[in-house]
Amino acid sequence: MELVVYDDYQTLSRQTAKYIAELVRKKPNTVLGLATGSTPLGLYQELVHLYNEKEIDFKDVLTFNLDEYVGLPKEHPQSYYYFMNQHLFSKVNIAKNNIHFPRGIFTDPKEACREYEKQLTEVDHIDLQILGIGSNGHIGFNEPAKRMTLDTHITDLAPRTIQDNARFFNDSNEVPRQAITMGIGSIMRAKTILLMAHKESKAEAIDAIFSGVVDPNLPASILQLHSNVLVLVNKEVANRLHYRPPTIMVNQ
Ligand SMILES: N[C@@H]1[C@@H](O)[C@H](O)[C@@H](COP(=O)(O)O)O[C@@H]1O
Repeated sequence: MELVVYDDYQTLSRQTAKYIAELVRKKPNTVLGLATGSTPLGLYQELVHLYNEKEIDFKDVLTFNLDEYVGLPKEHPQSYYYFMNQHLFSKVNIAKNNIHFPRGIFTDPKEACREYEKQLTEVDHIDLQILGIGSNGHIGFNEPAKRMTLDTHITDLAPRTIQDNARFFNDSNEVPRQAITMGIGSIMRAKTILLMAHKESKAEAIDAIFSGVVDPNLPASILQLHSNVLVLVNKEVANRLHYRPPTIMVNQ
């Protein structure tokens, strides 16, 4: 596991987009695991830019998103599907059938989880998983808990997550209390994982990834057991880390 330190957020986003474009050039039917939140916004902008420059073709790319709020339909402006459509899917030539998303609206929660899990197992593995990180160490919506859950599941959002995500809603009472999320198993089966963070508030959670301790109370700490993880940060985050893992510095 390595830490990659970029001069700034824009460089981080741009280089990551170039990395993805290169991957898709080599394997047009790349399976991408995608994240939402403010962290990957720059990456999606850069991918759209590369698409407009004909540097990446999404025609055969498959995508699996990490998570969705329970109770929000695709058309809801705060749903993760809406976010992805707004920032990436509607702006590139990705085929609708190649987009995979856990359902936020369902009558049978078990069935909704089974359905997504089945879609995930139909592809061999995710080639490249993009991750952000919650300030409490969550990945996707795998929240701190007594034990980690491997499969797609419904989760109660942690109070800190509700508080962190309240900024996207008019009021914290509007933040859904539950989400459906890809489990730790699918994330860990990804061939390569890129975890991105550019806010100083994430430094504590990032430290947990390099601590040598795997703790279900800090779900991202499981990434230490994966053989191909790059943690991509800007200088501000890097300067706040206590652990000094193998580090690559990338200048503009
Ligand atoms: N479920 C998502 C995560 O996948 C994301 O990584 C995290 C960080 O969000 P942000 O990038 O806005 O800090 O927020 C949400 O809770």
